[in-house]
Amino acid sequence: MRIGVLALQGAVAEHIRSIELAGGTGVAVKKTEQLAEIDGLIIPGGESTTIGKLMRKYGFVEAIREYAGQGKPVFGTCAGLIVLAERLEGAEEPHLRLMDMTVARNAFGRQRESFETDLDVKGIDTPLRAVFIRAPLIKQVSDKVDILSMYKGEIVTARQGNLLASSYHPELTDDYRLHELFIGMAREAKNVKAE
Ligand SMILES: NC(=O)CC[C@H](N)C(=O)O
Repeated sequence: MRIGVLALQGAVAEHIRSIELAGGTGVAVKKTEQLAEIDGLIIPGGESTTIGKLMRKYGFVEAIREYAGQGKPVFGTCAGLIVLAERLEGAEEPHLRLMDMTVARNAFGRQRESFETDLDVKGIDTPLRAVFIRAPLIKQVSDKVDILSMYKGEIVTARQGNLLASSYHPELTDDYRLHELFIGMAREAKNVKAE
C-alpha cells in the first residue's frame, strides 16, 4: 500500500518511517495531484493553524474533502486530528470538517505538555505506546464515530468509516501498530473498490 503523508508542516519523516516499518510505502505529499497515486493519507502532528493555512493556500482543503468523499482513508494525528474535526471548541474555525466530533486544542494544560503512556486501543491486542505533545482531546462525538481508546475518561482515538484520528503521536515510537491498522483500512478500501 502506498500511504501519503501531507508534507506541509510537522512530523512527516517520522510517519514515513512508521509506514515503512508497518510494511507500506511512505510518500511525502506536497501537491494535490499526488493524492491520485496513494491508497491512504496521513495528516501529521505539528501546528494545526499553520497546516490549515497552508492547506488552504495549496488547494488541499477541497482536494482532501473530495479524496475522503471517495472512501479513501485519511488518518489525522494530533494537529492532524484537529484538522479533521467538524467542530473546534472556542471561537476557532474548523478546517476539513470531515469527522463528526468536537475537539479541544492543547487540552492537557501547561503542567502536562508532553508525556508518554500505554493505551488500550480497540483492534490492537496489547497496549499501544503513545506520545502526547500539547495534545488535543475529542470532547464529543456523534453516533457515526467509533471510540477506539480513552485516556483518563477522555477520548483519544476514534474512527468514522474511512477516517481515523489520534490525539497523540503514534509515529514517535517503534510501536507501529496503529499504522498497521491504517494500512489495513487502505487495503480494505482498495478491495471494496476493485470488487
Ligand atoms: N503535537 C501537536 O500536533 C500539537 C498540536 C498543536 N498543539 C495544535 O494545536 O495544533
